[in-house]
Amino acid sequence: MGAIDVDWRDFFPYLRWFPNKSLEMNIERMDKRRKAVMKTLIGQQEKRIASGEDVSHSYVSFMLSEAKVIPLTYAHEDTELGGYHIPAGSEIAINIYGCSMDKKQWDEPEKWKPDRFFSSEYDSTDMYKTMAFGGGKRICTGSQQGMTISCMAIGRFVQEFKWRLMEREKDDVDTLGLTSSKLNPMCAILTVNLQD
Ligand code: HEM
Repeated sequence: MGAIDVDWRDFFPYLRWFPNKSLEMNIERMDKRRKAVMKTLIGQQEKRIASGEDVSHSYVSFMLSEAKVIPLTYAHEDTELGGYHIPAGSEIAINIYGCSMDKKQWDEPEKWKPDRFFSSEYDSTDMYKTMAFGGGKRICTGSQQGMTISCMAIGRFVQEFKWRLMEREKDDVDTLGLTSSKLNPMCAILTVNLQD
C-alpha cells in the first residue's frame, strides 16, 4: 500500500519542503505495523536457528542470510543498469504504466484484449512482462496465490453472472495515482446466469 501511495511532491521536487502530513503519518503507521510483524517473525526464526533446527529452506532464513536487503529504487553506489549509468544516491522509479503501453512489447496496448494472453507470445507466467508483482529479490511472495485467486474469482464472476451496466453508465476509466481506477464507482447489474 505504501509503495503505490502517491506523494504529489515527487512530481515537483522543488516543493519537497512542503509538508504532506497525512501521507507521512499513513506511511509511518504502516511502517510501525510492518516492523512489529517482521520483528516477531524474525525473532521466532532466530530462536529456531539457535536451537539447531534446520530451517535453511525458509524464506525468512534466506532473507536473514542476505540481510543487506536493498530497496529496489535506491542506488547505494554508482552502477550500470540496462546500459544506463546510475549515480550513487539516485532514486529510480520504474514507469510501469509506460512499460505496459510500449507498442514494441504489446499489440494495441491501449485496448482491453484479455484474449491476447491465449497467444504464446504473451506468457502469463512471465512475471516481468507486467511487473504486477514487482520484481527481483523483493518480488511479491504471494504472486502465485494472488494469480490463482484473482483468475478464479474473475472466472467465476464471468461464468456465474450476467453483467450489464446501469443505464447511462459509461466507461470512464482514467488514471489516478499509479494505478488505473474508475473516475466514479461503476454501477453494474448482475443477474444469476441460469443458462448452463
Ligand atoms: C493480485 C494480488 C497481488 C498483487 C498485485 C501483489 C503485488 C505486490 C507488489 C507489487 C509487491 C512489491 C514487490 C516489489 O517491491 O518489487 C508485493 C510485495 C509483497 N506481497 Fe504481494 N501482491 C498480491 C498478492 C499477495 C498475496 C496473496 C500475498 C500473501 C499471501 C502477498 C504477499 C506479499 C509480500 C509478503 C510482499 C513483500 C515481499 C518483500 O518485500 O520481500 N501478496 N506484492
